Amino acid sequence: MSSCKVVLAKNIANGLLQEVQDGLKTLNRKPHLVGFLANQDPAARMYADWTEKTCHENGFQYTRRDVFKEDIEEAILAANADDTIDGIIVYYPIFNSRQDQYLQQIVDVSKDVEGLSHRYVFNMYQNIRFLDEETKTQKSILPCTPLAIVKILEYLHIYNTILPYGNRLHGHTICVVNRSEVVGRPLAALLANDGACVYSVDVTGVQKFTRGEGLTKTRHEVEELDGWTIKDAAPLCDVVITGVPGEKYKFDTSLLRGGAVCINFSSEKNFDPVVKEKASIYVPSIGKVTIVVLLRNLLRIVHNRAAQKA
Ligand SMILES: NC(=O)C1=CN([C@@H]2O[C@H](COP(=O)(O)OP(=O)(O)OC[C@H]3O[C@@H](n4cnc5c(N)ncnc54)[C@H](O)[C@@H]3O)[C@@H](O)[C@H]2O)C=CC1
Ligand SMILES: Nc1nc(=O)c2c([nH]1)NC[C@@H]1CN(c3ccc(C(=O)N[C@@H](CCC(=O)O)C(=O)O)cc3)C=[N+]21
Repeated sequence: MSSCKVVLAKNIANGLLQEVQDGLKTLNRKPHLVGFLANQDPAARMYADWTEKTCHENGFQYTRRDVFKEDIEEAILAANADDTIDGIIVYYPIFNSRQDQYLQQIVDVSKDVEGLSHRYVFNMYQNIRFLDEETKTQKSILPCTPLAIVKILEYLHIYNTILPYGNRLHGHTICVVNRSEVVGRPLAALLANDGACVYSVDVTGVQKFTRGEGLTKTRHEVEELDGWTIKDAAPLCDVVITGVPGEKYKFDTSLLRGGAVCINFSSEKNFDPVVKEKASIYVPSIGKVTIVVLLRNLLRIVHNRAAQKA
């Protein structure tokens, strides 16, 4: 018998959904999200379908627009100019090249629910939390999947609320297996900005993200750990977060510290079921939380845009 507690995303999502529904009540209309699908990726289609379902169940308007690659740029510009649209999500990858980064930058910042615009990305890496740093009424937008993982760590009480906001991961050592620009690297930065010591692992090696001994720095810094592999990093960690694409990869359970918390955000199961014999808590997937965070971001940009107009 293992004593591991398996925590399902659905249960975490429900609490956040309550918060989103309360926020929605303060508006007297349905926010409108538009999703652009311009690829044949089954994961993107599935994500779009779930988003549509969650929107419709919770009083949001969702429209999926299927477009050809060659029309995506004009389609985004038209949505930017359309006052009936509050939020825009573009499913990636489309071109699988720098053209995708170009497309991320043409979505109007005031409609960018995924927080991929340069201003939001800059704020995240620089640990700037508000668009209006003096009055602090407009929160900056954080990318959905990294933020979903933060919300999961809050739910699991890994964030220690005895500590001041911004330092609540102090004392935790977290391994993130994935350093993509959309999830792994922003996640490592966010967790380190909140006080954790983060080992970021990918195929090219291991990097350490921290705010220094005693959290003396106001934002994280990064150190390349030459010669390190996951074998050096994982055993040091009380939380392990995986996001490796492809069904072949399995995290080596023998590297896990007894009682560690395991969270997987990949579409594939990166942990072997035997992980339950060693972990204290296991979250096998997070997609449902990501979608609720997307709706939370949508409410936030609606709020921010109204504040900027006033
Ligand atoms: N649950 C959610 O909300 C979301 C899930 N995903 C899923 O997460 C997964 C990753 O997505 P992306 O970051 O966009 O993929 P990506 O392909 O851009 O990045 C993959 C990362 O994993 C690393 N990696 C690959 N093999 C590795 C190995 N054996 N050991 C260590 N690192 C390795 C790569 O170096 C890279 O840093 C996919 O399965 C995707 O569907 C993506 C976005 C949201
Ligand atoms: N601009 C953009 N943002 C994205 O966030 C984005 C994207 N493009 N393109 C496609 C990928 C894929 N993606 C997933 C979301 C949830 C699960 C996921 O884990 N879903 C299930 C598990 C699988 C299942 O139930 O079959 C769950 O957590 O319950 C996977 C993959 C987001 N993506």
